[in-house]
Amino acid sequence: MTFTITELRVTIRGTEILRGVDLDVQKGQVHGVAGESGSGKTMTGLAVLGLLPHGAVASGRVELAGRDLLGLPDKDLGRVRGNEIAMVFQDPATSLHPMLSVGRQLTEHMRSHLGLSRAEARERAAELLAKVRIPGPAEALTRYPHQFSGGMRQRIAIAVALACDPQVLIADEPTTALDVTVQAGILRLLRGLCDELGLAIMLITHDLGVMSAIADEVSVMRSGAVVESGPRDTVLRAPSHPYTRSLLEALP
Ligand SMILES: Nc1ncnc2c1ncn2[C@@H]1O[C@H](COP(=O)(O)OP(=O)(O)OP(=O)(O)O)[C@@H](O)[C@H]1O
Repeated sequence: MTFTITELRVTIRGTEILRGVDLDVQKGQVHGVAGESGSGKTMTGLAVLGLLPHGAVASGRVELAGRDLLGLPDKDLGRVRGNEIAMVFQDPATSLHPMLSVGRQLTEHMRSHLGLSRAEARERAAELLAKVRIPGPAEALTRYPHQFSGGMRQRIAIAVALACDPQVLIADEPTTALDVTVQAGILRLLRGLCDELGLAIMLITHDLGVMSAIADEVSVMRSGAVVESGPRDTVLRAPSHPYTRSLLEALP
């Protein structure tokens, strides 16, 4: 399975935000997308999911398992989103509802998408929490997001994203809001899930340190396009584009 973005263009009210993005994410690999603020990393992720801001127009191809997602009717895209492609955001509050128990958030998703009974969904929810290393998973199901630390909340958001067994996970700055001590654990978790489940992970981050820790492939974006792409060590150790070099030189 390959997840391929070809010539993705996005225009918002006459301004071209993405100017032909090309990206290939392989199963079992973490593909890091780097680039300074405003380069279009987040817009690329949102375009894939059909979650662009009002008034945005997208063209190009976003291909998963032989289908072009950009061409799908809203109803079918809704099914792809959550089922085949899931997203994790910088702030877990974006994906978690504050008023619903962790168990409810995990199981509702699964019950509607996978058609499981209440008991089956509950069992799978506890398994998912164990997979993302939440201590005491059965008890954790009865608790609410605010009862967990930021790092644990991000783990729960990852569990929610994985609930329907997606093939592709888009993680947009998943560790940026977390303490440095907690970041490494989340990155290790994502890497482990990628290997264990054969996920294709698109990891959006402005942090080249994060990139070098877990990415297999790296693409560097600038002003709405990918300027350089390749295996991590090649891009980070022997960059061919001057912009990548300047990003690396800017590292403390
Ligand atoms: N709702 C919107 N309407 C118009 N332009 C927008 C809108 N949202 C974002 N943009 C523009 O789209 C461009 C790309 O933004 P995007 O958020 O994808 O960048 P990014 O690389 O993810 O940066 P950051 O790391 O700051 O999130 C920016 O120039 C931004 O100003």
